[in-house]
Amino acid sequence: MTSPLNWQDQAAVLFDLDGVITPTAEVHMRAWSDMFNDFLSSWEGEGDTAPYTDVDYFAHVDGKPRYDGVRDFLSSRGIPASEELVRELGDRKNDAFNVVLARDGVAPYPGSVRLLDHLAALGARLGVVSSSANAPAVLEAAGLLDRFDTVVSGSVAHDLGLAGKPAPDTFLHAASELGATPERSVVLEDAVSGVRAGRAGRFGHVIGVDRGAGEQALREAGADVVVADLADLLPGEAAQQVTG
Ligand SMILES: O=P(O)(O)OC[C@H]1O[C@@H](O)[C@H](O)[C@@H](O)[C@@H]1O
Repeated sequence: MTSPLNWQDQAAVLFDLDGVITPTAEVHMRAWSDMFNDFLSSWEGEGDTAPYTDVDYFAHVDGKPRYDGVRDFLSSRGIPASEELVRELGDRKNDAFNVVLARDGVAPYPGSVRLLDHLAALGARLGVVSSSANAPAVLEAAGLLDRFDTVVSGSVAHDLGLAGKPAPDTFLHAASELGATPERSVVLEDAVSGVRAGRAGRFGHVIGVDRGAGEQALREAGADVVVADLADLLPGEAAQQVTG
């Protein structure tokens, strides 16, 4: 069945950040890869120390809060995930991420800015829901912080005690802050964990953005439709139709 996604009918539009609005998922991926491979090459304890690859990222780390990603990856290798080790590795990766952010800045995806412009013209209520504690800094660097009515970052979730993705809690909190029901809100996500969160929260539309996780994986996680770029969701564009 196919039905048009009518942006006017949506009470709130909730965007993941890294990989949806800005190409910073790639910066996260690189920082994780450098840190984990450095760690694995010197680890002498129990567990599988084969090199960390992007397959590990998409399966265990993508879209999750920082320390959850470390914990889930270490567990997948049978490496004892003590809280001390989890913190140490997560902090090392965060330092590497911030060096790149300060050095290179952030240019948002042009197609994402086009969709934000369109939604602003409609007066839509917009939110960012990111597992990253760096979300406000990334939005600021991209010049987009003032485009959103709410930003639920990893730090906000931590302070409020909200469970991270794939739990739906952060998306539900953002919707309620915008006075919107999940049924009349849209979630846009590039990570399997984020799509699962949108589906678990019973959001009206869960849109997958394929930046590497793969269309099939995003659909299996519960995406109604998968696009390659947010400009595909503009009126008149080919992929405007949302399959449900
Ligand atoms: O920047 P932080 O707080 O370490 O958050 C990390 C996570 O932030 C998410 O937004 C990314 O999708 C993840 O892949 C990343 O690992």
